[in-house]
Amino acid sequence: MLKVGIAGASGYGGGELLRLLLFHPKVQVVHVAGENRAGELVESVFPHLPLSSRMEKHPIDEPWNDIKILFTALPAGESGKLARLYRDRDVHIIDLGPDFRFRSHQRFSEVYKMPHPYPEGLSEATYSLVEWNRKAIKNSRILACPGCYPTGTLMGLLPFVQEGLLKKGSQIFIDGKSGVSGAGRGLTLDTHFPEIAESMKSYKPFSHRHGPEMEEAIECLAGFRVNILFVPHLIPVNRGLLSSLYFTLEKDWKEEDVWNVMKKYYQDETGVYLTEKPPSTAMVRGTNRTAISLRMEGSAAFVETAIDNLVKGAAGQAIQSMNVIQGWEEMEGLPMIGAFP
Ligand SMILES: NC(=O)C1=CN([C@@H]2O[C@H](COP(=O)(O)OP(=O)(O)OC[C@H]3O[C@@H](n4cnc5c(N)ncnc54)[C@H](OP(=O)(O)O)[C@@H]3O)[C@@H](O)[C@H]2O)C=CC1
Ligand SMILES: CC(=O)N[C@@H](CCC(=O)OP(=O)(O)O)C(=O)O
Repeated sequence: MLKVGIAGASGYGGGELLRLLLFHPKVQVVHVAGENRAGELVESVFPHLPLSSRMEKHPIDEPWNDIKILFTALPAGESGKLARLYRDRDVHIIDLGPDFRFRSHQRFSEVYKMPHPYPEGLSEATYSLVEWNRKAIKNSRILACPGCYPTGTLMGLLPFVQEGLLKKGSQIFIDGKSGVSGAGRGLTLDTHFPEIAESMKSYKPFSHRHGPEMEEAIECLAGFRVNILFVPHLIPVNRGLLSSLYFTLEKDWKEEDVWNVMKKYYQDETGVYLTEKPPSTAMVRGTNRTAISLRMEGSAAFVETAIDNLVKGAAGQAIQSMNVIQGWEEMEGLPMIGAFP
């Protein structure tokens, strides 16, 4: 069994990772750590996880010696500190947070308004959107799982970028809609039940940190510069993320031909569900799948994707990355069929 540890296991991302890893046939979770909740029983931190062990403290000074993979699900700037601690060890770091998603520490600092915690580590890191970056993932020590909004967007957009179909210089409008668990477990007024139930709203239009992340990822993965205009929304569901992408192609296309482009990239991907029906968060809830649909009108494209922000958008993608590193079946231990209603 492969021994792994989870830092940030008391949060939504880390908690989902723990739940999924408990089902993984080849993995043993030997360390589960929190910050303020260190010392508490796991079953009191998570009512759905009946484990009588206690949350540990994060290994800030002394690395855990018995693991081969450290998963980090921490606020920006914290994972880098742990990655630094493990710099001379034969241990992979799989980060659900943003510390290693940009190629340069300057860009990270501009976007996150803080110094990078471990700039030297960036040269060992790979952006871990698995369907698009398997080869590089296999040879990297640090894996940066994409943000949940970038995952939904990139899965829908990259086939068009890669095929060179986008109208040069055109703008790409991304309308992202996230369930409230995307904001983490910390208490805030904006995510308080009476504030969010039966209501929807946008936030940070054109200024959310995932806009630059999407642009840089497209440049890295497909070699093109694009102009993303991203507007996120909070919607009153616990989990789920719907991304609606609007953009213009270089010429008019028949819808059938564009479907063929999608199939070229995705028909052999077990994690991608190409659907003529509009994707919904219910289609993918609890699974590591990405549902994708499209509509064309002349040169105008409307592409829509749905993911579970905590699975394909976070913990599931981290496990998929681990499976690639280990040379295991890519979806080993990952749920592909969800619960409904
Ligand atoms: N939620 C989501 O859908 C997604 C989240 N992510 C990213 O994953 C990471 C974790 O997010 P999420 O699980 O939602 O967040 P949560 O707020 O739910 O959990 C944060 C975790 O980090 C710990 N923590 C908080 N502050 C510190 C600190 N100063 N030092 C060390 N540990 C700390 C918390 O411990 P304790 O509670 O014990 O204090 C908790 O375990 C973030 O970077 C987030 O952006 C990425 C994709 C999707
Ligand atoms: C609904 C909601 O608040 N979502 C979060 C994004 C979650 C995520 O993926 O953020 P990271 O890039 O930090 O990993 C937000 O908008 O800040």
